[in-house]
Amino acid sequence: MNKPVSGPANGLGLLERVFQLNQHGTTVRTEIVAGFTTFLTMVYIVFVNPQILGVAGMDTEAVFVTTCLVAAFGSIFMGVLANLPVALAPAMGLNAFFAFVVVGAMGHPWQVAMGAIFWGSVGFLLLTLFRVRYWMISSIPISLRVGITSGIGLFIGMMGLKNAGIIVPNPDTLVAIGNLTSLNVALGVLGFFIIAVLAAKNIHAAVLISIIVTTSIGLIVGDVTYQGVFSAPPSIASIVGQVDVKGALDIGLAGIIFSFMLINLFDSSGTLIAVTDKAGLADENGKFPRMKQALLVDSITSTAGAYLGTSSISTYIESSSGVSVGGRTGLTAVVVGLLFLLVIFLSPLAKMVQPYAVAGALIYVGVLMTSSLSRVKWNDLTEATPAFITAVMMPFTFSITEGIALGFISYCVMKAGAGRWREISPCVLIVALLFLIKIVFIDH
Ligand SMILES: Nc1ncnc2[nH]cnc12
Repeated sequence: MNKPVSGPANGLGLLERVFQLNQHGTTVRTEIVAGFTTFLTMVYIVFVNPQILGVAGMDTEAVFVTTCLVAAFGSIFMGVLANLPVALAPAMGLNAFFAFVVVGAMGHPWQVAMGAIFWGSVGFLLLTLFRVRYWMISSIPISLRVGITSGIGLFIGMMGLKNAGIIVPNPDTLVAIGNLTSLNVALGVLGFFIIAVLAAKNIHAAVLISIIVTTSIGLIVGDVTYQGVFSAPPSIASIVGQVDVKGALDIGLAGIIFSFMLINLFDSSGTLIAVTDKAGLADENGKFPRMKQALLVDSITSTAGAYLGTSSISTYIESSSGVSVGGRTGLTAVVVGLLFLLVIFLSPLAKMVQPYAVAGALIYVGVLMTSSLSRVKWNDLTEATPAFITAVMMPFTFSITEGIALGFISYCVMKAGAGRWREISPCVLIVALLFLIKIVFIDH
């Protein structure tokens, strides 16, 4: 009979059984290094998210804690249930949509806007449970999918430019260039270029380094007050369970709920396919092992996140940095999750981060998301026109929902007008008609 293995070897045996490290050609050490790498690439979100949700009137200290908690919970859940090296956290783009548009521009209380996220996440969960999610993704054309991602990128970029004061309102021209020599603007510009240059040199912690540098300069010039490093986690009572589920069940919010659902669907699915592909786990159709579990983790975490008081959760494209250093299993995601739990004790650091330090990250995420426009068939106007309209109408109307609506409608107009109506899938036609009804009968 085999002798039981003792001490640490037993622990290694457990890790091997849960994550099948050998079968994936990886080791505990490689997975830990990969976990640290992904964590360093995405930890900026704990500093950026409170700033963005703070604009919606939420308690930034509480948002800091819930951001850490959902990132930890989602990543560990993904690692254990789906055994994939993919981490989760509140999505950039959806957080900006929530704070700047639904609360800021449309004037809904943040609790109601959180209710819209809740219903969007429930819809996302139902699409996953009833297996409609894969069908929807495959029936929506690439021009619209890419148009949505790029439009959100342009929208986030515009928020970054505005928050840093790089662009300012102008009554004659709508927008104009700001005062580039003021300290805040200069720090915003510096922050962006630190990220872009470091990322171009493949330095994973580029965003974190930029936030540290700009905040340190703020401290030196007396613009930021030192708050300490460690503290007990602040209370989250002011935001947990505050979601107004009933208040969001309003026909006027239907387009917003649908937008949250659709964006979350594309965002998470696109990221999962990209990261598993990079890890060599996906086939040529983008299918990867334990896809159902991964999609479930993703949608359950989003729903739980709304209850906890944070904007929609998504799988993070930054997970590909851990994959690039060898992460292949869920152990990588578990390491990321455990590190997010430790960050909860660093809340004083988050308090020192200024909007100009965050602006660079916003503009940089804009660059990354907008780059997907290269996948549009620009020489086919029935594809290029809806992609362009979807993308540019988001910043120009200050509404991600209008961008999606006008994109779907213009796709049908272009295909039908060019006599290629057979290319319009039932899914696109239904969504376009629903948006048309919304524009004609609900909005006015
Ligand atoms: N919306 C998003 N989707 C994928 N990865 C992200 N990283 C930050 N925001 C993201």
